[in-house]
Amino acid sequence: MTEANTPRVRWATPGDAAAVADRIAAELAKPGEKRLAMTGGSTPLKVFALLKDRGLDWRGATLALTDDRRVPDDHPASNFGKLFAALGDSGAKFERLEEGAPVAPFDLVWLGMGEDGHVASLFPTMQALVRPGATVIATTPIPLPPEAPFDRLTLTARALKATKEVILVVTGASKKALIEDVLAGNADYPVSDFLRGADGPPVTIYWSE
Ligand SMILES: O=C1O[C@H](COP(=O)(O)O)[C@@H](O)[C@H](O)[C@H]1O
Repeated sequence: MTEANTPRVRWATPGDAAAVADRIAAELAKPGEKRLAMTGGSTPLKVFALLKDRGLDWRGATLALTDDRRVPDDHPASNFGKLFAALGDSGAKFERLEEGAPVAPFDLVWLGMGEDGHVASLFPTMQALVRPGATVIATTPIPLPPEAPFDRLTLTARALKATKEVILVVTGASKKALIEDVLAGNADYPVSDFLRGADGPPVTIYWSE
């Protein structure tokens, strides 16, 4: 596996769903209130199921989403719907995405990544829309991804980087290759913003097949 090119980026070993659940459980075990940004998409579903089964104490946690599709909560593409279905009765507090709302710093930001290198709903064609402030913005991916052709709400890169740590959770050979290309400086995608350079929160990459 290619080594990360900055000391603040590392690959977790193992990087499977159980390891991600362990990382979230460790965060919940810390004393006091904590704010977690949770990824959407399909990759987190296995982790959500593991977390639900573990019977953890979520009462000190506020859960926000990194981004969502602008669909009703009961729509199959709703990131909030999936998160709430898994953890709605866990005792966690939920913070809804609201366009223009300021975003307070996080203790942990859990990012996924699309096959096109997008993170949250910051897509390759939308670099100009990555606003400098830590807020929630409305976006429309161009072109619309066929698997999820929806308008979006997303935290800005600034909001996502205002955290003690980022975990980037991906599956599959092509996403791993894309990340390795970014780390080697051979490619540029929205995820690059989180992986390159010495500045920014520490990033742990969880990869599994
Ligand atoms: O649209 C989205 O896609 C990415 C990646 O999703 P996945 O299905 O490939 O896991 C996700 O990180 C983002 O939150 C979501 O809204």
